[in-house]
Amino acid sequence: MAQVPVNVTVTGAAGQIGYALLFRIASGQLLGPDTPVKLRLLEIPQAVKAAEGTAMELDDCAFPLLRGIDIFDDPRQAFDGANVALLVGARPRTKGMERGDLLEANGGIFKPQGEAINAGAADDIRVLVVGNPANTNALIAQAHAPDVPAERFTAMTRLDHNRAISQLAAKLGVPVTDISKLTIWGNHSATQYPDIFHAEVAGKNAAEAVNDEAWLSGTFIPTVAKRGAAIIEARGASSAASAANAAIDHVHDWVLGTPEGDWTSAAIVSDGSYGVPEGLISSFPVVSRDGRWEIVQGLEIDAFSRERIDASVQELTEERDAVRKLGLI
Ligand SMILES: NC(=O)c1ccc[n+]([C@@H]2O[C@H](COP(=O)([O-])OP(=O)(O)OC[C@H]3O[C@@H](n4cnc5c(N)ncnc54)[C@H](O)[C@@H]3O)[C@@H](O)[C@H]2O)c1
Ligand SMILES: O=C(O)C[C@H](O)C(=O)O
Repeated sequence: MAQVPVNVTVTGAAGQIGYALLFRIASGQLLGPDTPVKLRLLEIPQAVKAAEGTAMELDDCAFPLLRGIDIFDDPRQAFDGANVALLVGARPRTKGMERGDLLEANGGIFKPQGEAINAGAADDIRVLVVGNPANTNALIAQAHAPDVPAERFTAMTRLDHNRAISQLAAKLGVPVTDISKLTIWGNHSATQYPDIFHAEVAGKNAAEAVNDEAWLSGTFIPTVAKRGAAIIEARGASSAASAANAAIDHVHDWVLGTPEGDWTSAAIVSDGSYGVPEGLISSFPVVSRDGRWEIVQGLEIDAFSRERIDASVQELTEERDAVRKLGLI
């Protein structure tokens, strides 16, 4: 019997990540080669025409799995019946904008989107927030969707995870497929902590294989944490194809499961594990089983890691307090 298409809502559809993402969703890379999809694109009114242009190109690909494209400028309509929501559109920081202004501007986007998800999304809705500041935007949306299980709101640290794998593999001169069990902790920001102490390279401990603390502290951690800024500096625009790729990886693994013997990183609602205050949306080592993220338990955290995890979690706490003060959660 023909499968019912999955409704995938993408916000910021006319933006650069949207352009890199939509064709991959439509080709089956998000949900697998047997799952038809319907795209529901959300844009601001001024960008609807550009989204229509992208939709024309999607049509022109004649993707066998693509069963429809609808374009909206109203979140209530865009999230109606959504099974998967990729929240990409966000208000970027502009010159002279303080962090509080940025949080407030994004609150104006993610609060109504959370409300719209609450009002009309499908019962199995899964939300990935990509738009920055991703963790706190996800927290705002989640706070306005009280009828949706909190665990369905996540933020993207998979790009950081993939960046860290790539850097570590290059240092060790091995293919990326040899690296497993790497973790990004905390916020998708420069305070994030890429942790190789539990990572493995071809089954052996990665930190022991590296055996170079100066490289770890002075090169690896800052390179991964500041990679987004380095790409903006080099490209004159923020990462787009790699961000879209990470969004595909995140949702694919969430829905279809992570491989046995490995884990990945995702920012999910904390249950208090590893001392991260309950309710914060923070990055953890996670596996996905039966369509649910689970935090990998029992990892030993030494003083080096503890200090770095705590610093990033502290930043998330401050962001949460700031949006609370603004009445956004
Ligand atoms: N989490 C990550 O790893 C990661 C990585 C890269 C980029 N990002 C973030 O992703 C976001 C998007 O990046 P981009 O390069 O595609 O930006 P972009 O400016 O090219 O596109 C953003 C799009 O969002 C739209 N938009 C703005 N407000 C909207 C709203 N209320 N509803 C629907 N659409 C809206 C804009 O019209 C625009 O088309 C940025 O916040 C960026 O910082 C996150
Ligand atoms: O958009 C940015 O500020 C950078 C982005 O989050 C990235 O990590 O590439």
